[in-house]
Amino acid sequence: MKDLVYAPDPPVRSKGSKIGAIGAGMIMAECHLAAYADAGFPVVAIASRTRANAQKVADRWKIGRVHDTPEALIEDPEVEIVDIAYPPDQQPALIRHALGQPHVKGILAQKPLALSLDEARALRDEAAAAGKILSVNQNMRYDQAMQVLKQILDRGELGEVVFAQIDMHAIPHWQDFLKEYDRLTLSNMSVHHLDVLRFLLGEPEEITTVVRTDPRTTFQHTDGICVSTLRFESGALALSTEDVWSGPRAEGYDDDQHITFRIDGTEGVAKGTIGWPTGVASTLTYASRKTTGGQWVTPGWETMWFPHAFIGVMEQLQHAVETGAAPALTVADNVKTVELIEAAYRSVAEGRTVRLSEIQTP
Ligand SMILES: NC(=O)C1=CN([C@@H]2O[C@H](COP(=O)(O)OP(=O)(O)OC[C@H]3O[C@@H](n4cnc5c(N)ncnc54)[C@H](OP(=O)(O)O)[C@@H]3O)[C@@H](O)[C@H]2O)C=CC1
Ligand SMILES: O=C1CO[C@H](CO)[C@@H](O)[C@@H]1O
Repeated sequence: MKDLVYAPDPPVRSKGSKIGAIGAGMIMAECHLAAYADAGFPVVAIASRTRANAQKVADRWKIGRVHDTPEALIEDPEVEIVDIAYPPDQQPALIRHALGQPHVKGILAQKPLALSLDEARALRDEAAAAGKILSVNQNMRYDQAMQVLKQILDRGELGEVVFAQIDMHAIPHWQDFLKEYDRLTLSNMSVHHLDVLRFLLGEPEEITTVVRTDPRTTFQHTDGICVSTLRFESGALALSTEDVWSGPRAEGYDDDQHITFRIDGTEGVAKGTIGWPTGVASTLTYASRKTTGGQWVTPGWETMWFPHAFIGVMEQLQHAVETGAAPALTVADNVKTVELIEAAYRSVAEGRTVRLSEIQTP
């Protein structure tokens, strides 16, 4: 068996740029700020819609300044990185406001970058014109199992990838603002899986998506449960399933929420779990004829998708701001994920397979 090195969490190379946090909801309070405290990233200010919520989160994470509005925070001359965790319909205006501030060097937007592909493309182009770094918090790429899987694939340990599968049966916390949108699961949850499939397998050529409404989700929606099949330029096929329930959610019902993945290659197989939403570490086990003698090997770690993956996401932006190099998560790359989501919705609307070239050349 070869001597193999796995790096589930990237090293923190840069942590000097001052962060202004927009949002005081679940993901900012429980994940972004927990990760930044852990890594030592400086957060100098926070703002939310409701000042009292921002104040509570500031007290909890010892953030020195609370602004009345997100716009006032963006105008704070000490803020070098604007970190947004706000409703996605409001995000483009906040990004544009940040692009106009000379003191802002980098912006971390949340997924989904925008509610439409045209808006996502416009933001990409406006960031380039402003000469600012715009990065998108597509943090499943920094899940520890996904990082190690990518290293295994890049080393060719599984040979040529033939088939990949992500299978979700778990209940996201559907934020109130989503109830007003006409897009639900593909745009807000499948986006993680479709983006990470691009990270692992390269560019897809086509996607076929079917959805159904879910009687267990009580607000009006179209894409409740989603099943997408993808064919990649490499020839690999992939299947992404988002069942956003896991049996009844009821007192005394012992649910089995999980997300699993599996990648089959010509020289081996890797499989595992994303340790969410149960709050445990993700797992990966694999066997390779090239490197493990065909035996199953299980690299281990204790860090988790939530919150530790948020360190890697902020670190790649801190490093880009400090060095002037492109971030790992570029907005231009993210627009390709938004294109994939758009192709999935077109596939649903027209009941057919959609080639990505149709979306890329309007
Ligand atoms: N990458 C990832 O893994 C994850 C990303 N996200 C993304 O982060 C963003 C925030 O999500 P999350 O923290 O879970 O959401 P929450 O509902 O918990 O928080 C929403 C935040 O937005 C503010 N807000 C402003 N206007 C509105 C409005 N009209 N309705 C509701 N809230 C409003 C709230 O202000 P206040 O409450 O102070 O009034 C609060 O600060 C979303 O874009 C979501 O997609 C979320 C979870 C995971
Ligand atoms: O991106 C996401 C991933 O997980 C969350 C956890 O509750 C979701 O609700 C969310 O929007």
